Amino acid sequence: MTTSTRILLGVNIDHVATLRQARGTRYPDPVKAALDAEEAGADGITVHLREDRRHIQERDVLLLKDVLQTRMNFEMGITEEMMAFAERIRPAHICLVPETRQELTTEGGLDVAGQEARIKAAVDRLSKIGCEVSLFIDADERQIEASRRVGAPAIELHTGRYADAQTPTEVAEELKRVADGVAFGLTQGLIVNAGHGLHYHNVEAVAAIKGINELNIGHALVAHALFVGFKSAVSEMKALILAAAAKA
Ligand SMILES: CC(=O)[C@@H](O)[C@H](O)COP(=O)(O)O
Ligand SMILES: NCC(=O)COP(=O)(O)O
Repeated sequence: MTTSTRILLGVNIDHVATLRQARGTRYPDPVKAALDAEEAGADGITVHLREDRRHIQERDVLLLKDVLQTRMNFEMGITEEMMAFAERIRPAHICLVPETRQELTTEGGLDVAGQEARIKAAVDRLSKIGCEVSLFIDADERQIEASRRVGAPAIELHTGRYADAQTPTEVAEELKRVADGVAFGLTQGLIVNAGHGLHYHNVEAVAAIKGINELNIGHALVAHALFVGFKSAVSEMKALILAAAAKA
C-alpha cells in the first residue's frame, strides 16, 4: 500500500463550455481556460464529453489534445460512440462515468459490481491503447472491490453526497464514508482520486484525507473565476488543497 503526501489538482473546465453553449457563441473558450489553469498550477485538465453535448464538444477535446502541457482526464459514458472517440484521441487518463440524459449532473457512481463484464471489456479495450482508466464510483467497498476485479488501476470517489450533506452530523458521516473508501481503495492497490461538488468551503477536509492522489474540481472553480479570473481561482484552490494536505 502506498500513501502519498502530494495531492494533485485536476481542473474540470466543462462549465466554461456551459456558458459558451448557453448562447452558441465562440466564447468563453474552455481551451483558453485550460491553458490558464495549467499556468496557475493545475496538474491536469478534466473534460466530460456528454452524450448530449451540453457543454464540452469534440472540437474542444481535439484542440486540448494538441495544446495541453499537462495531461487530459477524459470523462465518458460507456457507449460505442465514446469508446471509438477515445480510441481516436488516446487521452492519458479516462474516467468512466454513469450518464443519464435528464440528470442535472452526475448523480451517483458507476455500478461496477452490477455490470462487471461490460465494464471489464471497456477497461481492457481502453487500457490496450495506453490510457490509465479510472472508474467514478461511490465510496462503497463492494464497488471498490469490483473496480479492482475489472482491472482498473484507479478509481475516483464521488464526493457529491458529502458536498450535499446538510447537517454537521451528515457532513461528518459522508466525510467518513469517503475517508474509509480511500483507505479501502489503497488496500486494494488502486490509485484513489476524488471529486464532485467540491468548493472553497468544503475541500479542505477532503484534501486532508491521507492517500488521495488527485481531486477533480470544476463547477466551483468556474464560478469563482467569474469574480477573480481563472488563474486566481485555480491558484487559490491549489493553495487551499496543498495547505490542508500538509497539515493533515
Ligand atoms: C463526472 C463528474 O462528476 C463531473 O465531470 C461532472 O460530470 C461535471 O459535469 P456535469 O455538471 O455535466 O455533470
Ligand atoms: N469528476 C468530478 C469533476 O471533474 C468535477 O466535478 P464538479 O467540481 O464540477 O462538481
